Amino acid sequence: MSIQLQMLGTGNAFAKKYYNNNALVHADDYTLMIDCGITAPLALHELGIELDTIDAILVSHIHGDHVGGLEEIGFRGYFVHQRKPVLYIASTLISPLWDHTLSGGMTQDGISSIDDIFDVRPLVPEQPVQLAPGLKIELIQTPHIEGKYSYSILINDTIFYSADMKFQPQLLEHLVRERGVHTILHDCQLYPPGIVHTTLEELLSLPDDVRSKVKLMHYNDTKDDFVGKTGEMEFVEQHKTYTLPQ
Ligand SMILES: O=c1ccn([C@@H]2O[C@H](COP(=O)(O)O)[C@@H](O)[C@H]2O)c(=O)[nH]1
Ligand SMILES: [Zn+2]
Ligand SMILES: [Zn+2]
Repeated sequence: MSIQLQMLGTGNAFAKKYYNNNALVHADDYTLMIDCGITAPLALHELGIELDTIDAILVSHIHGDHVGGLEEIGFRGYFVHQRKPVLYIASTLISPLWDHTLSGGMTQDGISSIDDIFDVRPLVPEQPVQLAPGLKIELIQTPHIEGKYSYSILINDTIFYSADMKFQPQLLEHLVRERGVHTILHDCQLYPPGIVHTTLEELLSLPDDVRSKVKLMHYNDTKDDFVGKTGEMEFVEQHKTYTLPQ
């Protein structure tokens, strides 16, 4: 069986040519949305994807390009579909998401907690969860912003989908060599310094057996200037669907 990956967007937080780096993962007839940034509702609309075809949303961390679309999705569930969207989220992120991001816009009569809007399914890092017969996910905590939680995602033990993260070569080597990961979808800041992200230069420094597994996402608007300068690492293109082996 295979996994279909469709990027709703591949841009970084400032990109204007590209939607936010959010994705749909299809496993048989189950669809998981990874991250729901500010541009996610528009990207879904332009692709003709109805909200009720998405079975669950999973968020990696609390930045606008990853959670900024949840208010609209939540209100549409509440007022239009009368259905709470299923939200998979690390337990450490639940309070920050509601208290620091969503509650300001969403608190009103009948809505006083995240559970009034979403069907929240807390996740614990390194504890895999089978979301559907063909889809297992595992959160891996990865460093992004000092003092804030952020989680990359291991899909079916073989596909690593990075959250925004600082360069972690030892983790990537471990995933490929010890855990059998065959595809790494990695955020990529094209210009140094990375500071809170991984740069292209850093990814190019990976050993061959790891670098050959990497595909690049979460890039800025000058991506086309870098085509041909990324070794064998290809840019993932938004809206295209990629078929990945299990
Ligand atoms: O030039 C910059 C611009 C932004 N940042 C940091 O990036 C994040 C926001 O972007 P995400 O893609 O959502 O992570 C924020 O923490 C900014 O401080 C930067 O480091 N350099
Ligand atoms: Zn981001
Ligand atoms: Zn971020």
